[in-house]
Amino acid sequence: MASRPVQKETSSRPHFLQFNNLACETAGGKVIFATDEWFAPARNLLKRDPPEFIASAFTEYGKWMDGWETRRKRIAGHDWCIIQLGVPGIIHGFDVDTSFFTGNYAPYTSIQAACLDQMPSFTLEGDRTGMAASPSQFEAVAQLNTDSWEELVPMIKLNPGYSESCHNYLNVTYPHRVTHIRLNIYPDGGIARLKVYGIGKTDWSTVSSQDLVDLVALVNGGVCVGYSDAHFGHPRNMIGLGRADNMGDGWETARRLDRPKVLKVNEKGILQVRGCEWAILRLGHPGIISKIEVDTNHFKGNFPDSCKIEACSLTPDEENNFIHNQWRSDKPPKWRILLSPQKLKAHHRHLFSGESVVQCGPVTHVRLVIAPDGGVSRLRLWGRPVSNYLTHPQQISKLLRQRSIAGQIVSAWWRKILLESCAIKSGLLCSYNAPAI
Ligand SMILES: NC(=O)NC(NC(N)=O)C(=O)[O-]
Repeated sequence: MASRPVQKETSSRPHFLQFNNLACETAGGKVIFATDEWFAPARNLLKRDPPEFIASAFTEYGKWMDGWETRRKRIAGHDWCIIQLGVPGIIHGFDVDTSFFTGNYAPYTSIQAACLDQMPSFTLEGDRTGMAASPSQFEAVAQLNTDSWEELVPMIKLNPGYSESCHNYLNVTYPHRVTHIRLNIYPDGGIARLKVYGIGKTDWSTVSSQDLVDLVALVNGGVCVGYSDAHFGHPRNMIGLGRADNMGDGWETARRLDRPKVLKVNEKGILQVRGCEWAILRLGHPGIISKIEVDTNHFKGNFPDSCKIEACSLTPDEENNFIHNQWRSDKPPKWRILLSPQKLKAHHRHLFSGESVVQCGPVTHVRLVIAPDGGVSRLRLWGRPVSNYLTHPQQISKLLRQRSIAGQIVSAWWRKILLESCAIKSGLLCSYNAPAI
């Protein structure tokens, strides 16, 4: 097993927390194996809601705990479980949260990862409190050869689940796509939640230039890279799977305190306020957006009055600089309007296509601006992926200079992009390798 350096994050808010939780149950994460689930089942690790403690709750197996808790081992070995990520991708960090596990927390952990071409067919269903893995489950999991998986986090000591220390943040640098995680605890004990922060990775070479794809979807590698406010819900929720389950599964800001004490609307019915809130998202792949959905599902007394969407093209270096300056630098990105201000309705799926969507050409980032505040449950941006070379003029001129060297292939490719008005099948020249932020 190769050991790689891991940094235990000491700052209270490590940078990777802005990424998506690829293992969350709402992203399709599943526990497919656990050695022991006596006190509490491993699937609790993947719950979206924060852990709870109910002093009076007991089951026939012991104290009810909101997490994964194994029994005190009286046999050789240690406990472990395997998690199938809902969205395979690149991992940037973990939060091993031991909330409320104090005299029974797992004192040590290590984390391994694998990218399995063939997804294992087994999984754990139902309430498994009081259960241990059966011999046939051990036999099935042995085929995955988990002992040789890549070690992302070597064995480290965990902090117990008191409120000031329960988050064990672990930074990782591992540039390969991961589909499965093995969480080891030594020798036994409990963990409330495991969050696997990263960015989804799609194989864009399989996406046809004829298909409209949701370029910002979590599953397609979309990620939130900045926002003005996330008081009740993080903007990354807007790119999750399906429609939102409830208000907690959307982006919701606090009420702005700079609103006039008595509100007025203009002749178009738009509220007269100066302030707004915004969220910036990087697309999973540069593309030309032609259809937009803004869903205010569940936001009934707190939907935004209006919204607009802007777009721009940024290189990874430019993005890094803007993030570093919290998107407030003297020279802001050159945002172009993609969707002009639109009045929004409560609890409603707003669809915009045709002339309502302004043709901006290929873009890499969007900014959703809501006025004055409120909640949006989903944002979908359908479009065609295009080469990132098309989004940056300097890269096009570099490409032209390379034409003579690369000969036939580039020349054919260049002709194709000129003739087919930019919408091309991704592949040869279009990997958009945005760096970790
Ligand atoms: N009071 C406890 O939590 N005891 C045990 N755990 C549960 N969940 O009952 C234990 O010591 O592992």
